[in-house]
Amino acid sequence: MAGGPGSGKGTQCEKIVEKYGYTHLSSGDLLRAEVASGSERGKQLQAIMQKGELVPLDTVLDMIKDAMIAKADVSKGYLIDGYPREVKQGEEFEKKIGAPALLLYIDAKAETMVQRLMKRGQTSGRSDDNEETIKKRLDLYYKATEPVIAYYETRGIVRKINSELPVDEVFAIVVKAIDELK
Ligand SMILES: Nc1nc2c(ncn2[C@@H]2O[C@H](COP(=O)(O)OP(=O)(O)OP(=O)(O)O)[C@@H](O)[C@H]2O)c(=O)[nH]1
Ligand SMILES: Nc1ccn([C@@H]2O[C@H](COP(=O)(O)OP(=O)(O)O)[C@@H](O)[C@H]2O)c(=O)n1
Ligand SMILES: [Mg+2]
Repeated sequence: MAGGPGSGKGTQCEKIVEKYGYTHLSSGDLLRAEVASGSERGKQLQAIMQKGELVPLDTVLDMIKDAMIAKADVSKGYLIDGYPREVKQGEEFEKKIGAPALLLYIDAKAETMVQRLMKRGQTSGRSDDNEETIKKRLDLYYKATEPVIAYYETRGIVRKINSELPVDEVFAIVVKAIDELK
C-alpha cells in the first residue's frame, strides 16, 4: 500500500486486517519500534525520521524481511504499508523478497493530508507530526514516492483509491480492489 503521509494508509490497513486476516507490516511502525527500543541504531533512525528523510534502504528492507519470515508459518498474505518509498526500494524488494500482487494507492489532496496530520499531531505523540516535518515528508513524497506508482502502473497492478471520502466509503473501494484479485 502506498500513499502520501496522512492519506489514511494505517486506517485502511487496520480494516483490511480485520476483514481478511492478512499480516500487516508498516515500515514506519517497524522503524518507530526500533526507535522506542532505545538502541543505538534507533537513535540514528529517530534523527532521520525527525527530518522527514528516508532511512537507508537496507535498514527498512531487512526489518520487513525479518518480520515476514517471523510470520511465514501462519500468514494468509502480507499487507505492506508505506513501502516502497522510492523506485529503488521497490526494485530491491523484488530482488530479495518477490513481486507484489497489488498496489493500493491511497490518494488524498496535499491540503487534506496536512490537515489530517496536524490534527493527528495533537494526540499521536509522533515527533514527525509537526508543521515543518510534515512539509518535508510531503515534498519527499511527491519527489520520490509518486514515481513508484508510475513504475507499478506499467504492470497493471495499481488500484487508485480516493481517500477524500469517509473511512467506510474508502474501505468499500478497497474491498472491491482486493476481491477482484481473488
Ligand atoms: N475523513 C477521513 N479521515 C481519515 C481517513 N483516513 C484517515 N483519516 C484520518 O487521517 C489521519 C491520518 O490517518 P493514518 O491512517 O494515520 O494515515 P497514514 O497514511 O498511515 O499516515 P502516516 O503514518 O503518516 O503515513 C488519522 O487521524 C485519521 O483519523 C478518511 O478516509 N477520511
Ligand atoms: N519505507 C520507509 C518507511 C518509513 N520511513 C521513515 O519513517 C517515517 C514515518 O513513516 P510512516 O510511513 O509512518 O509515515 P509517513 O511519512 O507516510 O507519514 C518517514 O517519514 C521516513 O523517515 C522510511 O524511511 N522508509
Ligand atoms: Mg501510518
